[in-house]
Amino acid sequence: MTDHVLVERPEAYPGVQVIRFNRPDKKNAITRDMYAKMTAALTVAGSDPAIRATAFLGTEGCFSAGNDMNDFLAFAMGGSMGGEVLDFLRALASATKPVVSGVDGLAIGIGTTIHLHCDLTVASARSVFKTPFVDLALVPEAASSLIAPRIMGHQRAFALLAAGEPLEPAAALQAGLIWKVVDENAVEEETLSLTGRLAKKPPEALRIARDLIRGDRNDVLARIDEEAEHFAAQLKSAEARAAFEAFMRR
Ligand SMILES: C/C=C/C(=O)SCCNC(=O)CCNC(=O)[C@H](O)C(C)(C)COP(=O)(O)OP(=O)(O)OC[C@H]1O[C@@H](n2cnc3c(N)ncnc32)[C@H](O)[C@@H]1OP(=O)(O)O
Repeated sequence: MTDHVLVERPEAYPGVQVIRFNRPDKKNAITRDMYAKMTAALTVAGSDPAIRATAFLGTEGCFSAGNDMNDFLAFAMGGSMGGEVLDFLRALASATKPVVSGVDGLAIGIGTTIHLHCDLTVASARSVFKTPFVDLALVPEAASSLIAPRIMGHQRAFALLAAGEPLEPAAALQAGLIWKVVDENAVEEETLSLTGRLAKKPPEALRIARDLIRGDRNDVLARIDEEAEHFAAQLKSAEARAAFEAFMRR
């Protein structure tokens, strides 16, 4: 496993597990190894009573540029995509403890859709949320095609997920994708203190409250699988391969 994802338990925030993207030279693009490490961390969080809440963070100016394009291209060329992405999405959607995220800067593809599974997201004013799925000849993932229209309505979900329109923080706030906009220097502190406050709450009451608010997850898990079938088929398409090659050549 690489250190492109760091899993930390900051002493100053008891009960908090931090999953931090740490591949800034590649805009925190997510590789199969990174997904696997995040899945492992979420699994530990589910079973370790010492972890009461998890926070996702990126690096300065970049949350994540989404899935690694080299992995997409390798799959398009006949390689194996592996189950790491799906395992991660299922683990995230099944998390039983609060998940918080802090965004400063770019949040592309899964770097945006991940927040649909977070309970609270803090973002800096210079953040931008964008999912260029269709431009890459791909389709929405992470059950975003189900959750986004529910929280923001058809038109905003379509603009984000199908038209690939960027969503600025103020619009993301209004759309219900994020909870709070803060100064870029305050993202980390705000995210950790928020997660730390959740970690101090009575865990069973918080679990029940969260379950009630999130509702039944079976439809979310089923939509993750349904999207994944289309996604895998599109990944093999000539139009997707052309889009990945264009990114590599740019
Ligand atoms: C299941 C999940 C699905 C999805 O997540 S779909 C979404 C997939 N992601 C994308 O389509 C984003 C692709 N990246 C970009 O469009 C751009 O990048 C950015 C807008 C994110 C940033 O642009 P700029 O600020 O000009 O930086 P730069 O020079 O393009 O990138 C710096 C280095 O980062 C690498 N990189 C950026 N994104 C990815 C990626 N997604 N996969 C692999 N590498 C990436 C580049 O290649 C380059 O690297 P080098 O310096 O060696 O040339």
